[in-house]
Amino acid sequence: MSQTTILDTIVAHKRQEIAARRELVPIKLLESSLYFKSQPLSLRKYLLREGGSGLIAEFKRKSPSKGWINQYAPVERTTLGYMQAGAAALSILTDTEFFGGKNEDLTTARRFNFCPIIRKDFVVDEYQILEAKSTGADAVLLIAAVLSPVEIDKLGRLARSLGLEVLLEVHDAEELARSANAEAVDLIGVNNRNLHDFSLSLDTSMALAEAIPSEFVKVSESGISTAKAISQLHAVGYRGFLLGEAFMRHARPERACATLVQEIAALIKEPAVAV
Ligand SMILES: O=P(O)(O)OC[C@@H](O)[C@@H](O)c1c[nH]c2ccccc12
Repeated sequence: MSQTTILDTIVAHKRQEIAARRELVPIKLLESSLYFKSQPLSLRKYLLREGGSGLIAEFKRKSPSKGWINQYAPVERTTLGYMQAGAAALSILTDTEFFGGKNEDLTTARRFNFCPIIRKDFVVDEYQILEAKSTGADAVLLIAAVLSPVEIDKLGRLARSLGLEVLLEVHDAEELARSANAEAVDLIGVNNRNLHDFSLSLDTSMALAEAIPSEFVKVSESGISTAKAISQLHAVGYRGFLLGEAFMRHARPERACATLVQEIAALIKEPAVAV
């Protein structure tokens, strides 16, 4: 099981990046950001909202598995369009080297949107949690495959102390069993992408659904593109659906999002609640 994955390469690069960034932007400066004092929105609540789509729409320009997906879509129009289309939340890739993102993408999305925003990066250091807060994020991703339970506990608690929610990503039952820590984690995301060969299978989410303790909101990540898949995942308990490529591969990603939201509404009919 000690085969090297793309994650190892990314994390090695990330550690160097953080060392350099720390020199340029000291923690004191991060803490002086206006966003440091603002009250984050709850990703959990937005995903569980009655009648909501549960869609987490991702802004992702490229990826190690696909190369460039969309080099030209602007952050403003795309993220605002995602929200107007009925997405429940946004995920913004901030890694530059492997995903073509940047922190400014998140800050831009923040300025244009009132919704929970996940800072999607490879968090291995407390500095990155402070950075997420300083750029206006509401939630951070932690990846069980690259963090020990002790690290998850430490990073998750720090995030929570700043009001951020924590989405913990797992790939299998073993990662889930060792990492599901309710003191440090709010939501559990099952990644359908196999990190060894990049293959995608929704069976990963289907197989793990029952093993996820009920206090966590369940999120299914990657390889989702149809309303049918979402309704199947919904039926086994998932309430968040993270989609990137299915939207970003279109010249107008927000339009693809709007189409899917309509298809989901037609398929998943929850009892209407008077408001
Ligand atoms: O583009 P997709 O297959 O819809 O996947 C989105 C998202 O799940 C994927 O980008 C992702 C899941 N976990 C990550 C961790 C880091 C970077 C990216 C990811």
